[in-house]
Amino acid sequence: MSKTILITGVGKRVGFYLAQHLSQEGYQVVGTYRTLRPALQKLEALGVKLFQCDFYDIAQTEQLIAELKANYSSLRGIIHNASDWLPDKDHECAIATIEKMMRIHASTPYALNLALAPLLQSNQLQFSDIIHITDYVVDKGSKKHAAYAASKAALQNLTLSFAAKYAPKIKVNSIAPAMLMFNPDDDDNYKQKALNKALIKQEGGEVEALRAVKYLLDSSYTTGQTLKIDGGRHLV
Ligand SMILES: NC(=O)C1=CN([C@@H]2O[C@H](COP(=O)(O)OP(=O)(O)OC[C@H]3O[C@@H](n4cnc5c(N)ncnc54)[C@H](OP(=O)(O)O)[C@@H]3O)[C@@H](O)[C@H]2O)C=CC1
Ligand SMILES: Nc1nc2c(c(=O)[nH]1)N=C([C@H](O)[C@@H](O)CO)CN2
Repeated sequence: MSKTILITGVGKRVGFYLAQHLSQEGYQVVGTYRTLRPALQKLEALGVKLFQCDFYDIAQTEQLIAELKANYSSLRGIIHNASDWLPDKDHECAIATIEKMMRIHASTPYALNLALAPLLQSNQLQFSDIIHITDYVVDKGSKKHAAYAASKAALQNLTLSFAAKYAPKIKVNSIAPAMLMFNPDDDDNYKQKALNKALIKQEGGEVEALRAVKYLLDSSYTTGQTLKIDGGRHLV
């Protein structure tokens, strides 16, 4: 009975928090990282198995898939967390920007889901899960991160397709956060403006993502859905 969960982008922040807490709760976590950081040793100490992979490099992604299929016979779940929040740049870089956004947020989840579906199907439990972490901007777009928003919308649409394709064994859902965590270089003015965009004027924090993940893993009836953890931003 496999409790092995693959999480992409465990090197910091939400992905790190999910890997840490799900492993402490008894899951065998397999994590991908791009940048090696000392903090990753804490995950290894918890038993997290780490694979280095830059998803912008197709060969590395294909190598990751081969290693996962060689080392694991079944999976309990896949959480697609890895993400790059690239702003729109000037037109010289436009094609490169949207291609990178589509690669990390749509092509990689698409390829991993198709390649690893047999491992999710062979899990002895009643259900396996695929969780796509998208974004509130899927419903609204973004003036400054249009390529990012479009790629997250593509990931949201993959939730619908894969939920139908893999039912009933594999549940496929999205988690769409709004203001989860600020970045270290966000100044007070930016933070106040961002918080004022929601009814609940605070960061959700990594814990909100973990709560949503645990709901989806525990559910026996939710698939093809989006859990919106946005502080009521859609009503402002
Ligand atoms: N923070 C927030 O307020 C919000 C977050 N979200 C979503 O929640 C998820 C987690 O957010 P957060 O923790 O803030 O994200 P971060 O941007 O802080 O971290 C993203 C992770 O993805 C990894 N990553 C980025 N590019 C690549 C790549 N090319 N190949 C492999 N790994 C890569 C990063 O690796 P590296 O170690 O190299 O940096 C990092 O570990 C993301 O999907 C994000 O889009 C949605 C809405 C709001
Ligand atoms: N990969 C990331 N995606 C997003 C981030 C981030 O830091 N990394 N941050 C946001 C913002 O918090 C936004 O929701 C509010 O300004 C969005 N996506």
